Amino acid sequence: WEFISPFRSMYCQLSDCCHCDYHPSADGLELDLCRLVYGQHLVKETLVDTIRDFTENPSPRKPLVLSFHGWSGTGKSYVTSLLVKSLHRDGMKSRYVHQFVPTLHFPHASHIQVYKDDLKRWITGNLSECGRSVFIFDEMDKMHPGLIDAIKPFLGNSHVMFGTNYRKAMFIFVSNAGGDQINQLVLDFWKDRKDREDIKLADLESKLSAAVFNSQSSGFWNSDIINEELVDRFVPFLPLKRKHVGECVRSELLSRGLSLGLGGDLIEEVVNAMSYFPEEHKLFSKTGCKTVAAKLDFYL
Ligand SMILES: Nc1ncnc2c1ncn2[C@@H]1O[C@H](COP(=O)(O)OP(=O)(O)OP(=O)(O)O)[C@@H](O)[C@H]1O
Repeated sequence: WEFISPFRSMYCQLSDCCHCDYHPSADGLELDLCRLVYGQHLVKETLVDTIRDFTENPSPRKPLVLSFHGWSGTGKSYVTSLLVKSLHRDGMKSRYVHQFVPTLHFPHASHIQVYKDDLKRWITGNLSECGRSVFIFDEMDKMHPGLIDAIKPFLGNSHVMFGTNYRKAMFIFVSNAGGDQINQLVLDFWKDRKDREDIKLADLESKLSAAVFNSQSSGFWNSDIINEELVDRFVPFLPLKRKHVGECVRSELLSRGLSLGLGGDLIEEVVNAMSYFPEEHKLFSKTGCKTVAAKLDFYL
């Protein structure tokens, strides 16, 4: 592609091949995360450098494996879509981005062997079409334990399995697992009057890995993927406070083309209408920013 790059844009107007769809931009991701995502300093710090290093490496040692953790509505799916958009032109709609939802794609525990075979075949097929494929495994806490280990051979640095192609792929696991540990740490920081921005990834990484490995309701329960340290980054999403919810309301108003001049009281009303925990301090939104749009509909 280096040699024919002058012809690339012309060619890509006529084609939607993998090379044309793939246009990584760590700078674009950084900008999006700074502008659009609230209260998640660890996500920004971790993802931008990781994505930059991975996409700029012409020959990665292994595929990039990310695991997103946190309470509901804190931005895991949202950040996934921003990340994917920074890699593939068509974002989540790209034919090189594949999302698996256990309750939809793997509903029956008794069919686990069939699912394992299908999954391996599906991933092999897609990697041979596009080495830069992205595979997203949503709701990992609802996945039958054992199933995910079927994809273990794709996540390591074996050089024999699929030539070089598969080492440029990306795998993203998303779950609520570890949310309690994350929330407890943020609460402890608050009680100690420490800034939540001072929380470091190292404070949480091993807690998250242990939480998913030890929980019987996690798709990673006793998984070799965790045991053999095939996950490159555990990415914690912190619980959102009232001010973050306010920012979500403000951005929702803007996205609907509504004037913020009218919005001061309205923002306050929506923020107050959300539920907060823990009961005695009411610090964090129970649903993050997830229900902001629906609440706003009610007040408009
Ligand atoms: N940290 C955030 N910054 C800005 N907007 C956010 C944030 N978190 C959530 N939102 C908003 O709330 C919506 C719902 O969030 P999202 O679906 O990403 O949550 P989630 O963490 O994936 O939740 P769940 O675990 O329930 O699937 C997003 O589309 C976005 O509009």
